[in-house]
Amino acid sequence: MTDSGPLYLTDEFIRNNKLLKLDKLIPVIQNAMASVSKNDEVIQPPRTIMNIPSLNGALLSMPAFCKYDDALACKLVTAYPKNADKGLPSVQGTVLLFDSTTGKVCAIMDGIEITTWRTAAASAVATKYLHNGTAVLAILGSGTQARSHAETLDYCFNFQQIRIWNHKYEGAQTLTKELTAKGKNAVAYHSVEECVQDADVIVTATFASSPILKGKWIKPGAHINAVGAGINHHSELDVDLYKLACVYTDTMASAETELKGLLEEGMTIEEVGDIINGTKSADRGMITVFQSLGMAVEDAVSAKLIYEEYKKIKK
Ligand SMILES: NC(=O)C1=CN([C@@H]2O[C@H](COP(=O)(O)OP(=O)(O)OC[C@H]3O[C@@H](n4cnc5c(N)ncnc54)[C@H](O)[C@@H]3O)[C@@H](O)[C@H]2O)C=CC1
Ligand SMILES: O=C(O)C1=NCCCC1
Repeated sequence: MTDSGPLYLTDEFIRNNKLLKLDKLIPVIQNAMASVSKNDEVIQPPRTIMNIPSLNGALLSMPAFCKYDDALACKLVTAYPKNADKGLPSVQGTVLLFDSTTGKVCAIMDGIEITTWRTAAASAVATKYLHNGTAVLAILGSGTQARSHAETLDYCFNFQQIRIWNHKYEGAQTLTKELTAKGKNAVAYHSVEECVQDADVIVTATFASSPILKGKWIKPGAHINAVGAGINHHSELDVDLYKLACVYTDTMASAETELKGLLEEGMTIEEVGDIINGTKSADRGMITVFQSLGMAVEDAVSAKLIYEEYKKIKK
């Protein structure tokens, strides 16, 4: 008996064949976020984060099983912030998708497309459930996540203006030009304070290891998707901003360790899933922060979606 081994799908193949389209991905991610806040739906142990200080990098191991979607997967992902200087992606990975009944690997997938789009989709879901006004979007950062957030949030909310700030202004200019070429009203900013002034929705997607966004610059009722992970997962916003805001995350199980610093400050953090499920209600008049950590179940359901879409085009 011969076994041709698992299917291998590259990022390029996933992208070129549009196997991860937003109209299908966003509902899948919304279900995953909701399921995390219900019992028995998802097995997702806190991920292992192996920091390698001498290399200024990290390797994360992220396994998950999602019962309702029958998705069993594990992502191995690295974060090397200095890769940008070498023209390489800072965040790279591989996702193994298993047959849940036998444990056999059915597909190996590059993890950049999955990580790029499932993270932006999670921010879009959080924005939908925590916020109302969507006229001005301000994005801090101009890398992979900044791009996917600009596209995904604009797809969902059709902003009147998209503002971009980056610590290197050329980066902000490049992304602004790309968005303008797609017909968006996009503007590059030199100053974070001016970029976020009166913005309805703000995204932080940088490797900043000390705060770049201050509470006093933000209008009441604004919503922030804090995506970046510098030294830890709450480096980009100043502590006063967290104190001003209602703070939400994707999974409290990971927050216990990854947001320990905030919890030790006495902050209350809630799961977005509880808002989606209607077991808690959001205070939309307040500044809201979605502190995105990134969940293995998001990778698992995204990989399953890609696999199902792949089977359709191969029929
Ligand atoms: N929450 C989640 O699920 C995920 C979070 N991330 C995090 O999102 C962030 C962005 O990731 P990518 O867009 O893939 O990386 P990237 O390398 O493509 O973009 C990084 C951005 O940060 C800027 N930057 C670098 N050093 C900085 C500093 N010291 N101060 C201010 N800005 C700085 C760069 O100019 C660039 O605009 C990272 O922190 C990454 O770890 C990435 C994937 C998933
Ligand atoms: O969830 C993920 O995937 C990541 N989270 C933080 C940094 C790198 C990738």
